Amino acid sequence: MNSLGGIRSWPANWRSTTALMTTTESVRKIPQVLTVAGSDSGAGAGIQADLKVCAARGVYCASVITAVTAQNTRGVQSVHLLPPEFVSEQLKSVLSDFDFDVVKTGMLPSTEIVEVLLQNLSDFPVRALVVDPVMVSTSGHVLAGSSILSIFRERLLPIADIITPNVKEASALLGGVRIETVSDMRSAAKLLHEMGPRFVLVKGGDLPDSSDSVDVYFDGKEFHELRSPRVATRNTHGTGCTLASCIAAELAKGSSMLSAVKVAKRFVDNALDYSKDIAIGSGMQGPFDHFFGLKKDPQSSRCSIFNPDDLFLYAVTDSRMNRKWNRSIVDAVKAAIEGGATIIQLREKEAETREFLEEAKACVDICRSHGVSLLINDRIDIALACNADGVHVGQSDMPVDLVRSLLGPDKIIGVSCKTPEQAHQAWKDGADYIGSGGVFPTNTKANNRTIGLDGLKEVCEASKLPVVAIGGIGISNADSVMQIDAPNLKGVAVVSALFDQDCVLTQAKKLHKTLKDSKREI
Ligand SMILES: Cc1ncc(COP(=O)(O)OP(=O)(O)O)c(N)n1
Ligand SMILES: Cc1ncsc1CCOP(=O)(O)O
Ligand SMILES: [Mg+2]
Repeated sequence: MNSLGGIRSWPANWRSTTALMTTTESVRKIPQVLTVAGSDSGAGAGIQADLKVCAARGVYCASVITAVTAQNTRGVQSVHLLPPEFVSEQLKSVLSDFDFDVVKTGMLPSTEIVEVLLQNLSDFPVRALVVDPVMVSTSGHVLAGSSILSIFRERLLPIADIITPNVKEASALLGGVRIETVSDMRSAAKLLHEMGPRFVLVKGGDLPDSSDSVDVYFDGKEFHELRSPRVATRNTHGTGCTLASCIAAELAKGSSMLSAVKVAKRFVDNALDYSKDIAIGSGMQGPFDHFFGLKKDPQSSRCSIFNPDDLFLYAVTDSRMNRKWNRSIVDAVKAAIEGGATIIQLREKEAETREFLEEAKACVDICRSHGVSLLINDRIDIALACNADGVHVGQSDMPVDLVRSLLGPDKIIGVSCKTPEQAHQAWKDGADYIGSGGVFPTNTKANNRTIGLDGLKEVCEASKLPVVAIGGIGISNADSVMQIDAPNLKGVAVVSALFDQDCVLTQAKKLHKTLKDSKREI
């Protein structure tokens, strides 16, 4: 297993051969997923959701249908199982023809259907298997009874690369154990891992009493709690299928498992947020729009791609430090991401344009494959040329409203602010977040006034935008920053604490842990 959590026979930087391969006849192949699941006539979940997710993520998806449901936003009216022999016919048909990177399973409603799936997977081995153990619909309809539990436990889970149960499904697979807290989810993930899957993701969306939606990921050694603010919407039908097929799509493109899971969680959060007000159907559980990424928010003409929680551990590179430690920007960025950086900024003050552009392009590729946004400091031209996710500018750089008009509505723009007035202006000009500091004295930026924790708090209180603190922050004082009691302070941005260090990976991991611990205390 590689340090990023690579799967089965995939090396750390495995990329789908089909994604990159060009034959002598210049035939372009694209990553391919096969979904084996049930049809949802309302098209919010099941096969229909899987097809939409893969299309939205740029991956081809074939479909083998196990059951047809009569279903709408009010619930499931009836279910018709396809004969196992016919499920097998479909499986043979596509598995013998296509070169699938990943198979994803959803509704497997009978033992016989699981049997034919297992037989076909043994006849036609695939690179990875994502198992979403669908048992009950969002509306409460049983889609696979308890009779399938033993074949799931004994034969399907052991060959899965990842399983993605919600708390009810995890409980059923574990014989009815109670799962009511995040700590229970961790214990459940561990027990499920003992059944054989390489990775386990227990989804906590149904957990009561939490303003965050928390999923627990376990790789056999380490736990990761993946948190995101709960989106208040009735349009949640199909979130489980969407998450699992997005994981499958990202794996097919060559992501490591943890990155695929993070991208998928963010995809679901963004889709929910974008679709929170749409009205399709008259029932309690509406579908959401998987193609939000192709559209603009009609009100602000902005696309909802920026997640303020990504400011949690903001890694800002520095060419001088990289030179000092004899590492390339690309290696520095990779290590920071592996250590837990949640957003990257390339701040290369002395780089030549041509060289910087090449390095920025390589960093864009790395960041995309890990689902981490990449911003460029000061240089709008470089950001445009490498198609970065956005830019960070200061008070003496290009004005934010002009940056917005050059970059368009979809890019992330951050702006440095030391005062409440600047924070107000940043919001008016269309920035997405504020970088505020220097909080503490620093040698990294010369002639930079220190505003202290009080100055930071003043900016946070005045700001309608999320804020990231910067300046002299490291493992020893990050906690004091996060404790200032400002809900819109989302994280810390650091340069020397990560990059003026012997091992970027170790420092990033330590700082990430410090931030996580301090968040728990708040
Ligand atoms: C996240 C973040 N916050 C603040 C800054 C500082 O930007 P600026 O004031 O433009 O100074 P330079 O970085 O350009 O020297 C930042 N880069 N990132
Ligand atoms: C770019 C910048 N803007 C305000 S302080 C600062 C430097 C932060 O560097 P460090 O994290 O090494 O103190
Ligand atoms: Mg600047």
